[in-house]
Amino acid sequence: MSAWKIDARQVGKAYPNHPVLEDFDLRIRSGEFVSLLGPSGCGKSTFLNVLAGLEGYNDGDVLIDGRHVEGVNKDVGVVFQSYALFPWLSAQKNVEVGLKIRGVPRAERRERAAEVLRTVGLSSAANRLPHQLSGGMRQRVAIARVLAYEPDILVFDEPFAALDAQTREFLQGELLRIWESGPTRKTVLFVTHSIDEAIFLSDRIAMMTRGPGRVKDLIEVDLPRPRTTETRNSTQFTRIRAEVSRVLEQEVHLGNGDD
Ligand SMILES: Nc1ncnc2c1ncn2[C@@H]1O[C@H](COP(=O)(O)OP(=O)(O)OP(=O)(O)O)[C@@H](O)[C@H]1O
Repeated sequence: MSAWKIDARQVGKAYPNHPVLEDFDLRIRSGEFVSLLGPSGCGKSTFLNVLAGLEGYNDGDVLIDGRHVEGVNKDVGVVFQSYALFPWLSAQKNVEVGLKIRGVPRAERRERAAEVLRTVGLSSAANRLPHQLSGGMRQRVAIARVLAYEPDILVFDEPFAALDAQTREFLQGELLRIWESGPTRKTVLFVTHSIDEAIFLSDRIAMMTRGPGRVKDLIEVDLPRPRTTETRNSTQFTRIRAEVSRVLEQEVHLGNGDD
């Protein structure tokens, strides 16, 4: 078996006359938290969709546990920016729906949904409809829904982008708490536009080139865990932010014709 949980080699993906990914290489260990950061349109979401089996690719290999990704994989759970909740179902039922699709019996569905809602701190809101929840609460329901079916890999596509700064920081902390609390840590790939978010959450940050996208740099985030408010104010954090900003700015300038 491959030593890597996720092993993407020389991945190429193109739409007609439009290369999106080229020679994209990324290897992620089991239980690692990796963020993908790069200029707008560089192909972050595309790679995430390829990994989740939602889109195909043209070149290279995308392996999970040494096996090629072929179609939607139940071991990969996806959380998008838009909450994608069913508006007519309660928080509890929205979580249960993913389990129902996977054939989990009713009693077990109820029990597991209640348990993950407790994990994300929403027990008291279990019977509310999505429109009765705040944006942050809705995103927690979306996370609970994915956690409920216990995928090995969690992929997030800018899940907190639509939230206000305070809620966003709060949920970053909550996400780490949940990730660190399970019996085995899930492998996470997290797409974001926010440098601070990537640093706060990750073990490593994969920095992409402007399109066609490939991984240009991998930056180690050697900040201790658990991460706290002090983490954000540490000199180490500031040092990593400077390094990430420098790499990102280079790409953006190149994209503006400064090369
Ligand atoms: N279905 C599609 N057909 C044609 N082109 C597409 C399609 N989906 C995405 N693209 C193009 O592929 C490129 C990469 O898109 P993608 O959404 O992966 O980038 P991104 O890095 O996630 O962008 P952002 O940071 O702005 O969310 C863009 O140029 C986009 O216009």
